[in-house]
Amino acid sequence: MQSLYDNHNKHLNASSVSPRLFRHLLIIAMVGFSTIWAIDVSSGLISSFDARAYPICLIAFALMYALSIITKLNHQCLHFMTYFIVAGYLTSSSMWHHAAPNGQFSNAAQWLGLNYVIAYLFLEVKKAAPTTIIVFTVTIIGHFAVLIQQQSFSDTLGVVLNIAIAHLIYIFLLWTVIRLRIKTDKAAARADMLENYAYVDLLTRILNRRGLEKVFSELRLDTEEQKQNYAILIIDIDYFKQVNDTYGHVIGDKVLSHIAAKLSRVIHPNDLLGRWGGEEFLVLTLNRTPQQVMTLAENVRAGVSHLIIDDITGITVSIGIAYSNEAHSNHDVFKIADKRLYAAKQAGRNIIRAND
Ligand SMILES: Nc1nc2c(ncn2[C@@H]2O[C@H](COP(=O)(O)OP(=O)(O)OP(=O)(O)O)[C@@H](O)[C@H]2O)c(=O)[nH]1
Repeated sequence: MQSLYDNHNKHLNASSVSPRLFRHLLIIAMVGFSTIWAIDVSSGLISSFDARAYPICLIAFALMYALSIITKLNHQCLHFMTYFIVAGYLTSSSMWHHAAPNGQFSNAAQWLGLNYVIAYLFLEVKKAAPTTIIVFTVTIIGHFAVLIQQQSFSDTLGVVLNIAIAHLIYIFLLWTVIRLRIKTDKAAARADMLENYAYVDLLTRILNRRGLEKVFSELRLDTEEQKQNYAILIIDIDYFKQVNDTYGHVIGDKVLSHIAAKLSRVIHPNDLLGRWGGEEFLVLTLNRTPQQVMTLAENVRAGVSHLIIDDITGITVSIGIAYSNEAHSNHDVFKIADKRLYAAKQAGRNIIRAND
């Protein structure tokens, strides 16, 4: 159960951009850059910087797209490279347009906020935070270095402070949104974990009765359209009260968990195992012939009888088996298996019963 929770925590740090979404975003970026390029060219206002930068960016995006399809390259690495292209273009474009020989007015700076939004969208939170700080520092120092060559110190400071304040607000707001998302994700992970606890028997670490019933209903064993071929095995430890009375409850618990572990090893990975109650376990096995079911039951019976738990030997189980074709509902199949278990007990225990 712990690993389940850890898994959720790992996801909190991961970027939520799937490879498919990543490729969609790349297409949007390519369409966006091409459109702006076409507009700039047709209006005759394209700067020498953009005339070189647009095709370079487009080729880089196309390369990222191809890499994301053909290589097994870590997607975080692709996200980072793509972010580097976008942030590199936006920051250098804004600085170039602020330089003296390049004209009086530019709206390149208005796009700079995207650097922070994209960082939090593409990168893991742990990487996005330092990345935004680096981008912020480069932006401020870069613009200061460019502006100071043509403006007075106080004018430069005014512009740079303006950019810095706007960008800090961007970063703060995004960080707040991310913190809220982490909080919500953690609450959801916790709720999931608690729900899973509710379906697992903490002593034996297998499904409890509630968990079994949940899986039964999810498998929709009884529905007409997909009537399943299955068998139910009810496995009950013989004279378990004596184990408790002789060795105490703690050892009794140990016997229960060892038997559960043995059952887990004997059954097929596709079989369903759970603790139905007290000293009773249940196995649901799908699409097996009666012969295979009997072999499974015999493996369980023999396997348990060979167990040695804290020097205790001779522990046995009785097993009642019923098949899906013997009744109309899962409930009735269960009742038949229970009746056969009772018969096995009456017949002396350490016995398997699969018919009346
Ligand atoms: N240690 C321990 N004992 C349990 C637990 N749940 C049920 N039991 C014990 O299981 C025993 C079941 O006893 P009975 O129903 O008389 O069955 P039995 O002694 O196994 O006899 P048969 O089933 O007829 O062979 C009782 O002593 C319960 O206290 C548990 O979680 N831990």
